[in-house]
Amino acid sequence: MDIILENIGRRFNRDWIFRRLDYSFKVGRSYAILGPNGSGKSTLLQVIASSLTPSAGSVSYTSRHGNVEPDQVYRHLSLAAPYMELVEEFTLVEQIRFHFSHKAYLQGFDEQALLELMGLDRAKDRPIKYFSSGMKQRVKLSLACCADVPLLLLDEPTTNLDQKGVAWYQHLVRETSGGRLLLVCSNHEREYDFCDHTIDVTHYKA
Ligand SMILES: Nc1ncnc2c1ncn2[C@@H]1O[C@H](COP(=O)(O)OP(=O)(O)OP(=O)(O)O)[C@@H](O)[C@H]1O
Repeated sequence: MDIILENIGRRFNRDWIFRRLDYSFKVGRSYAILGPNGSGKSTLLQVIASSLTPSAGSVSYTSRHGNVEPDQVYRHLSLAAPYMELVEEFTLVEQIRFHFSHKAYLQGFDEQALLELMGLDRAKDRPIKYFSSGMKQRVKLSLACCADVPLLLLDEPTTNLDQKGVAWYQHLVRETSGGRLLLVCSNHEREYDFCDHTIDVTHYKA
């Protein structure tokens, strides 16, 4: 998917979080959205995901099949973020089946492959609410990365992951992100050092 931001801004009440932002995102490339805590990375990601409307400017989306209306963009993306909750009452298998009743698997993946990828095969019948925060993060990232969508959005992807988990994340992204548009919001180089481009939100404050 290609995305064009034209002179966009977003404010909450009277405070502009970012403004006068022009940018073109191209399919097959990866972009890191950078900035310190509270600078507006997640807000920008949500505007790009069309789950927040811009207060100024416009966002346009083009897939292989033509233009995509903002209210349909959710069909074309997957997101892993700290503010995206799993269904705590579901077992892992129920969570996977629920997710992939809305989205197709990326080629080469199915339920069993996903369980193995997560390293959680033995926990498949356990409710998510009993998972550790690192286990939940692996689930979120696997669900997002293994869905066959042209737009992949990752916000603070190594939250709650230990060193082994960070290496696992880097491998996962390398294996799954080819051929689509990938955006990563981050403060940690280990999360985005493979990205082709960086955008610093603090450059769009004035
Ligand atoms: N719904 C909202 N209403 C009012 N202010 C908000 C809302 N959402 C975010 N903000 C404010 O917008 C600013 C940017 O927040 P945002 O979460 O986008 O930053 P961030 O760069 O992703 O931060 P972090 O690195 O801590 O996740 C913050 O000052 C935050 O308080």
